[in-house]
Parts: sequence; structure tokens; C-alpha cells
Amino acid sequence: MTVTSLPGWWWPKGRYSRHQEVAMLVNVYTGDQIRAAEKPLLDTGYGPALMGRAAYGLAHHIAHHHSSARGRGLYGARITALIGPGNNGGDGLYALAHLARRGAAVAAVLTRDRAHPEGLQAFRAAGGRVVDHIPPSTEVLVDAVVGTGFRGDFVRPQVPGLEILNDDAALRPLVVACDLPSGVNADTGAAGEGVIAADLSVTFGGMKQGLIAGRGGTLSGMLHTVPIGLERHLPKTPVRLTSVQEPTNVSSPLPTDHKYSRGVLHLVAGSSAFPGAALLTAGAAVSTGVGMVVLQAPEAVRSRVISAYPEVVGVPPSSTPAAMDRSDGVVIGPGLGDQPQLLSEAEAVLEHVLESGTACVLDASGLGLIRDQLRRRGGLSTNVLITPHVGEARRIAVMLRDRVLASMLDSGSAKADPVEAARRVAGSLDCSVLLKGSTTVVASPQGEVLLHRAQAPGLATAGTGDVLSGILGALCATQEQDWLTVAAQGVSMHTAAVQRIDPEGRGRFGASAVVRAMG
Ligand SMILES: NC(=O)C1=CN([C@@H]2O[C@H](COP(=O)(O)OP(=O)(O)OC[C@H]3O[C@@H](n4cnc5c(N)ncnc54)[C@H](OP(=O)(O)O)[C@@H]3O)[C@@H](O)[C@H]2O)[C@@H](O)CC1
Ligand SMILES: Nc1ncnc2c1ncn2[C@@H]1O[C@H](COP(=O)(O)OP(=O)(O)O)[C@@H](O)[C@H]1O
Repeated sequence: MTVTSLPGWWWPKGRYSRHQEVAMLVNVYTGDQIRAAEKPLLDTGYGPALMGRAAYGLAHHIAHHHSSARGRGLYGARITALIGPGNNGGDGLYALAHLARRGAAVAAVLTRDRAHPEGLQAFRAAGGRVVDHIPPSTEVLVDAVVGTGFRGDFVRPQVPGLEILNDDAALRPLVVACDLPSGVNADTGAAGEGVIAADLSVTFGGMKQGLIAGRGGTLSGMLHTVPIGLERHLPKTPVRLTSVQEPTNVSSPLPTDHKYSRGVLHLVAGSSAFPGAALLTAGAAVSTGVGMVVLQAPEAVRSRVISAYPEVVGVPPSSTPAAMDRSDGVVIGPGLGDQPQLLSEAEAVLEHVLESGTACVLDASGLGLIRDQLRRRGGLSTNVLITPHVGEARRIAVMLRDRVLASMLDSGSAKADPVEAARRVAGSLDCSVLLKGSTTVVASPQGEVLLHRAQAPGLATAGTGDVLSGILGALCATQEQDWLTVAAQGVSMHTAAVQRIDPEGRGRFGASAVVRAMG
């Protein structure tokens, strides 16, 4: 059987050529799409075969990760599973039966008074024991309480011994989710408080949206997909996942290039309150190797930026759109603050962008300009990419007077659905949207979605969004690509820079270090 994996931290060594496709893209499905694909197979009696493949794949990954973590084989490994009453529990029982036959000491805690009958029989026949508590010596804990059949609220089973999850990292068992952590909504990633965070999720048939989006993305750990024969039955999906992969660098110049052919980026960034944002955005843009960076900002900001990056060309904030004649891309917003004069000058640039069709990234304070454009034009335009974090997206929901959108952006709510939220904003404003967070969701106005799971929580530090704006602006100035492609490249470069400075994920760096790591 083939088992495909999507490791959290991984990219090939070496550089990609200018023409190579940037990121490995994986199709992502909702739980309902997977269940619909299973249906014709279940209807024709293939259910046990699907479960057999799922269980074999689960056992394979448990064995592999146990031996990597412990540095020894499976013989004698103490593996315990929480088993629910449905097919998810059935997968867990069959997987433990495989592991028992390879010498592991396996135990199961049944969370209800019933369990998958054939799975239970196979488990017992292989020497598995049903117990009423989690043995303290457990090395691997398998969460097979509920999978895609999850409905309503999830309450963590009150099983004696489950406190071992609170142990120090070195003592804690490896937690493996069967298909997905129990209680995570397979479609949206919404999850209540009781969900057990997994180190590893082994999912069946296809990558599920709920494992990547929203809270689900922070609870699922490393991801593996086990193909179980659904491929032919899966629909074409508009949702794709990028893996963290060093992308094409924009700066591989051709012998015939000159500075204007390599892209001119116009930045409207920085104010007396936030000069650093302009430094970070300009620094990131310069590091990509874009042909020229022009900064439209107050004199004090320009001189600070130019003393750090003498290659940046400064123009005053009152510049007319003629200053943008050669611009191939524009970024409006990082560090602009709330000074009315600067905002009205930024508004003039946005007007020009909307008239001319120049590619534009609208970020931070620039997002406040949407309110006026809603009044004037009813939205933005497809040449614009907006890059809100969740708080900024909530403010956009208020501008749109869209309560449903606001509830989708509430990460604590069962209605949380960042993928649908990004799509909704993109559709309402007729622009592309990059919704920032631990998983970045990029949506086009046509409803295509790209997910990027950075697995770099160290990025949660002030200024890294400004760095991303600089990267995205440079990329859009350099190439004729759709926003989804530009965003895939941009977020991959952002994360790859973090990986270079912080391979261990310790998070001891600031946004300036991300810029330096891009050079
Ligand atoms: N279909 C196939 O052949 C294949 C399916 N596959 C596997 O099956 C999984 C789907 O199986 P499924 O449809 O049986 O649902 P499942 O996830 O076990 O949950 C249903 C059970 O959970 C319970 N439950 C519900 N809500 C709950 C809650 N809030 N809190 C607690 N419990 C709750 C509910 O119990 P009830 O409330 O009805 O008593 C019900 O009995 C899928 O994720 C994959 O692992 C693979 O083997 C490939 C082949
Ligand atoms: N927990 C996290 N894990 C991974 N990436 C994160 C996390 N939190 C934030 N990020 C990323 O860090 C960046 C922060 O951007 P933003 O909030 O706009 O910062 P700022 O406005 O201070 O520059 C975004 O790219 C976002 O996706």
C-alpha cells in the first residue's frame, strides 16, 4: 500500500529554477465530500476493505512515529486507544490488532457501552485488552472516539489516567488522532475545549479541511493521508493546501533584464508613529531582488528607510499618481496609522490603482480605505489583494454589515469557518483575500481557496505581517500571476525564512530577523 505524507517541516534542499512551479499543492476536502466519495463503495460492500486499508495505514504511521520518537522497535511498545462506538473506533481497533501482531502491548478504553463488533473481535483475537483506565506507562495514545460522524458538542471522555496528557513533554505519550482529533469539525476546523491535541493525525481517503483550517489546524499536529481507494470518487475541489517549500526566488535575473523589467514596486507605508513598518516592508521587498522599490512616505520615514536601504527611492506622500507611472505593483497600508492627511493621500493612490488595474496589496491601516470604496464603487477590484488578520477581517464584516461573516470569524464559536469567511469577503468585495493566522487562507472572488499552514508560531510577533506585505508586493510587481499563485509563493518564502533562522521552533526572533533571513 502507498502511504502519502505531508510533513510539517519539509522542503527540498537547493534552489528552484525561475520557471519551476512553486509549491506542492494538495487537494483538500470537506468531511461531507469524503463521505459522499465513500458512499458508492459502501453501497457495493467495500466498507470492510476501506476500513482495512485505513487501519493498516494508521498502524503503519503509529509504528513509524513510535520508533522515531523512542529509538526502538515496536516490540513491547505500550499503546492505548480511546475507542468510540462508530467506524472511527473500528479503525482504531483494527489498527491496534495489527500493532499487537507486531509485538506491541495494546489496550482499549471503550468510551460507550458498544464498539464496532468485528473490530473488537479482531482486537481481542490479536491479544488486545479492554481496560477501564489509561495505563500510566502508555507510550502512544490513539484518539479514535469520533471521526467524520461527529455531531453536536464534544465532551472529552472522563477516563481515569487521562491526566498523563498534562505530563512534561518528555513523559507525555505520543498522541495520534485516528482520521482527525475527536470533536474537530471536519469541514471547518471548529473545535470545542475538550478536544485532545494530537502530535500526529492520520487521515483517510483525502486531506480534510478541518485538519488545517481554524482551531483544527492547531490541534492536528503532523498530518498524514492514507489513500484508501476513494480517489476516483472524489470531486474536483477548489481548495488546495501548499506545503512549506522553498519557492522560486523572484530574483533569478536573465542576462537581458534591466531594473524596470524586474518590477517596480511602489510602497505607501510608514508614518511618524510607525516608521518601523515601512522599514520592514521595504526591507523584505528589497531582499526579494525586485527591480526597484519606491517609497511614498513622510520625509522622516523616508530618511530612516533610505539610511538602512540606500537602494530605495523616496517620494513625498503628496506625490501625484504620475510618480507611479512605472509601477508594476503597489502596497498600501503598513504603518500608515490614522493621520487623516496620510490616509487621504493613500486613498488617492488606491483610486489610481483601481482605475489603472495595477496589482495592489492592501494591508493594515490601508484596509480602513475599504469603507469609502464600498460607498463609491460597492467594493474593490480583482487586481487588489487584501491581507487582514482576523481582527481586521472582523472590522471588514462590520463595514459590510455582515453578521454571518462576523460569526464565522469568531474562533471560539461552533460557527467558526475561516475558509468560508475568506471566500465571503472575497465575493463581497470582488477582490482576493489573504486571511492571516496560524493557517493562512487565501480566497479568490471566484471561490478558489489556498491554505497554508505555517507551523511557525514564532511568526506571531509584531511586524511579520509588514514583512509579508513587502514580499507579496515584490512578487506581484515582478510577475504576471494570479493572486493565488503569488500568495502561495509569498507565504512559502515568509515561512521558509523563519525556518532558516528558527529550525527548532523556539520563537526567539523578531520581524527584522525574518527580513535578514531572506537575503
Ligand atoms: N464509512 C466507512 O466505511 C469508513 C469510515 N472510516 C472511518 O469511520 C469514521 C466515520 O465513521 P462513522 O460514520 O461511523 O462515524 P464516527 O466518526 O465513528 O462517529 C459516529 C459515532 O460517534 C458518536 N458520536 C457522534 N457525535 C459525538 C459526540 N459529539 N461526542 C461523542 N460521540 C459522538 C456516535 O455515537 P452516538 O452518539 O450515536 O451514540 C456514533 O456512533 C471516519 O472518521 C473514519 O475514521 C474509515 O474506516 C474508512 C471507511
Ligand atoms: N500562531 C501563528 N502561527 C503561524 N503564523 C502566524 C501565527 N500568528 C500569526 N502568524 C503570521 O504572522 C503574520 C502576522 O501578521 P500581522 O498580524 O499582520 O502582524 P503585524 O501587523 O504586526 O505585521 C501573518 O503572516 C500571520 O499569518
